[in-house]
Amino acid sequence: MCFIFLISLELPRMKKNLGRTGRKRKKKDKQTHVGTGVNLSYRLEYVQLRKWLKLRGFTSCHLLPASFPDTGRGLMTTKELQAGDLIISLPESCLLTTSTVLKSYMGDYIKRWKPPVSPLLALCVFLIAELHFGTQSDWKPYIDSLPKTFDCAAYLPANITDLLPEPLRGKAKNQRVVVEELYLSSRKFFHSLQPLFTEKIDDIFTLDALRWAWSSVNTRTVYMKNTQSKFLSRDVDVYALAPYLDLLNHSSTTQVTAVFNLNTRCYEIKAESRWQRYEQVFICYGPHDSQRLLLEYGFVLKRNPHSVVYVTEDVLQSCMTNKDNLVTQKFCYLKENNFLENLTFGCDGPSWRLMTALKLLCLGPDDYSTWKQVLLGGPVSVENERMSFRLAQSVCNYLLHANNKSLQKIDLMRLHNRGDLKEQLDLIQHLREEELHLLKYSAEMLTTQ
Ligand SMILES: C[S@@+](CC[C@H](N)C(=O)[O-])C[C@H]1O[C@@H](n2cnc3c(N)ncnc32)[C@H](O)[C@@H]1O
Repeated sequence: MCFIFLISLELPRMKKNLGRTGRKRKKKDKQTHVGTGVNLSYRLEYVQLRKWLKLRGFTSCHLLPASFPDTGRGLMTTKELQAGDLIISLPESCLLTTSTVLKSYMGDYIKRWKPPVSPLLALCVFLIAELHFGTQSDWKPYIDSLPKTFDCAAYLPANITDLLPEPLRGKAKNQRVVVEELYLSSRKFFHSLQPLFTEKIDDIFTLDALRWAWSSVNTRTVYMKNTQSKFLSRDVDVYALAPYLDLLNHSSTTQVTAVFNLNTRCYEIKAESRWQRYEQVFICYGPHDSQRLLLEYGFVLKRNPHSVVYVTEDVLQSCMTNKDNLVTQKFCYLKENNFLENLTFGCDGPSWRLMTALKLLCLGPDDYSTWKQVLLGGPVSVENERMSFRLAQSVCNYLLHANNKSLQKIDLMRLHNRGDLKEQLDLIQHLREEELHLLKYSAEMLTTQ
């Protein structure tokens, strides 16, 4: 089925009476915006956000919040952009960094606390406090624009995390633990903030609130090297929450330059390619594969050129049927040489690293002296080549089977679930189907070798 989206370009300050030419242009605009987003800029929350940003010096007006069929909320350009054009320029006064927090009502409390809190925690407590202050908050329009919940790993329930492939499953569990541990280790510090609030601290700084703030920072900040403050821990301080700019979605094929301009004192993003009028403008969060996008941002891209299927040590161990006496040493050797990570099947089949690790695992007991050469890409015997291909096939089949099993479980969970896990199940289904696609391609490749 094909959904056709028409945008309604009713800008908040647009004159009602457009005149004949205006009406004609508007009609033409509507006709040419098929397939793009639904304009959201008339909604009160965005009107207030723009007003608030304007008071802080933000002037650009060609980017509108809109809802897009594939990506959800994002930003749409109302003018054509050429390579070199500024996509957005956000004044420093609109950015929320640790320096904003240290200068705020909370600053003295943070400065007094020993051992110093991390830059990440400083941002989180500020977000939680501003959320709590509601209409009294100076940052209300921004807080209102933040999602209420996230799909990154910290939000995935255990039964959903279990459906993930490794190593993502382990990393997702770890992300939850990181937030829980941060909560437990910060409770005394939270209590030191009590004089700032009339309500009980435990009711404000809850684990859920920290999970929300942590996810806001982790999924939405731009990279900006801040001056290391002596009042904060030595952890890197490279986060800036950038209102409005943080509505830009990710595309793996987009090229932009993003930098804090020391002359204009604005965070600027420049186009490196062309955008047509009314297109969604994207930035690139980095050359991330789907596992990383899901872990850190809570989404999966269709046709992600960076996507791979990871092969873990456990999978290799399970597929080794001809275990020789040296198998334990071989795995140790691979580990010592950093050859047990990033072993993948990608869009062009098994990676060089994977095939090299498999060649080493398939060496005979008399080939001990060649281990180093093999890892350096040296030649192997025809027999070793044949055995490592066969092992690659076994690994590929093993992962195909694991993916199919996980997809069956997803179907079952949909049947027994009233739809409240739909989004998360969709997400994992996308990931698993993408893996299946890469593995099927690899399996075909390996049979034709
Ligand atoms: C910096 S925000 C971008 C704006 C966000 N869509 C919003 O409505 O607030 C990053 C989040 O946007 C979503 N996102 C970014 N790029 C996406 C894409 N290509 N497809 C789907 N969701 C995407 C993910 O939820 C991610 O955590």
